[in-house]
Amino acid sequence: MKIAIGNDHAGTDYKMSVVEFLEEQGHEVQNVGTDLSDSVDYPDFVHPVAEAVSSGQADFGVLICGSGNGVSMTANKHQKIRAALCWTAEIAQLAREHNDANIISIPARFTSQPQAINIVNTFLNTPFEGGRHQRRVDKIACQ
Ligand SMILES: O=C(CO)[C@H](O)[C@H](O)[C@H](O)COP(=O)(O)O
Repeated sequence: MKIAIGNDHAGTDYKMSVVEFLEEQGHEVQNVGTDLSDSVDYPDFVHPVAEAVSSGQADFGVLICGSGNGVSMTANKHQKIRAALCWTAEIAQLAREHNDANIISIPARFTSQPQAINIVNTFLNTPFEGGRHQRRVDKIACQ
């Protein structure tokens, strides 16, 4: 799959580990940065990921910052985006099964790197259940 990934300075180290894992798994990764530890503004690295997923250029997005909140809030401003803040693998599983989330937001300052990789892996390998959940997802979008 094609995965777009972005992060702010609080998530750089985690991003590097996640990119390495994803490429080992055979995914095509679009890394929009930041790759540095210098302080940056997270929206600058969220919009390109959300645009890639919204346009269909990427299948899923991964966003990493300190709390996961800012990147999630920013991504969800985009059409067709359902970004889920996930700090455990179970929450990531439910975000896919019940919400058909297409972007996952990881709180780097509240998870370990192995946890973050497991959370992302669970997210990418869990299908949407559809059924009653599709009816609810269809109601999320407001004009
Ligand atoms: O969600 C966030 C912003 O709402 C993230 O936690 C940022 O990584 C965090 O705010 C960065 O904080 P810093 O003190 O500038 O490192």
